[in-house]
Amino acid sequence: MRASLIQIAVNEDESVDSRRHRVAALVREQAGADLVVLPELWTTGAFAFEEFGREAEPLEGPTYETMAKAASDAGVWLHAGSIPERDPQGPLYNTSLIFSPSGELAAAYRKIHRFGFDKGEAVLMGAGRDLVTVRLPGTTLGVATCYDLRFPELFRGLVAAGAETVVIPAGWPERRRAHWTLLAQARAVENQAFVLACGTAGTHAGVPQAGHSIVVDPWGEVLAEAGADEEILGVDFDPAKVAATREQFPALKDRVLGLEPPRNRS
Ligand SMILES: NC(=O)CCC(=O)C(=O)O
Repeated sequence: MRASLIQIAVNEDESVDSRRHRVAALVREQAGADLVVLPELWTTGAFAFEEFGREAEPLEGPTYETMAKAASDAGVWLHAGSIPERDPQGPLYNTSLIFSPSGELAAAYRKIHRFGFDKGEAVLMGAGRDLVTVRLPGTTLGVATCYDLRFPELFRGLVAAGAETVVIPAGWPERRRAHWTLLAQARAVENQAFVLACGTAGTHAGVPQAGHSIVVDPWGEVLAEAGADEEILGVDFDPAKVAATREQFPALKDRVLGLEPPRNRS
């Protein structure tokens, strides 16, 4: 299977509309890949909190339209990263869009863990509640977004739902790049799954982005890693390696669920 991770530079000197069209052209250039992945909130930047409300779109808004067409023009599965989604009945959500090669929406995922503690995304956006998997020929994708990477139980839920390849669009800052790489490898090893993690480059809202999109195999080996700048990271991987790894080293079968809480003896 061939994947292209498009590590977009999100800088303030480019308008959202021109970035949208530039990225669509990059997606079209990936014809021949099976799967193309874009980062989190690449229209605004994940830290451009003031832009969320201004640039929020309905689910089937301009990014949806442009990316659906780009996916069908290229004939690829497209994880189009996430958009600030305006739900007419509710709050904003950080919503990922996944399109089939015919340009149909295969799934939408509203980010479950919002970043920022008591500010930014955590207060400006609502939290998703639903795990999302998508069946592709050859592998089942599990979907997570950026800060979700820090919550292993979400990934265990995806594995229980059949995920073999986890796709993680992100807008991860340079300041915590070491966590990004470490956590991507940890999620791959503990879940014996491929991890395709696509970040942004550039600087927006004064936050330099880490870049360093990364693809890790189910044994924890890094198959490909980008640098800090805008880059298209191409990788070939064999989805059959997930079943082989899980069979040869069946640690997932030894999970013990529903443990008792500690009992105080005092
Ligand atoms: N956009 C994000 O979710 C940022 C996450 C982050 O910076 C971190 O977990 O560290």
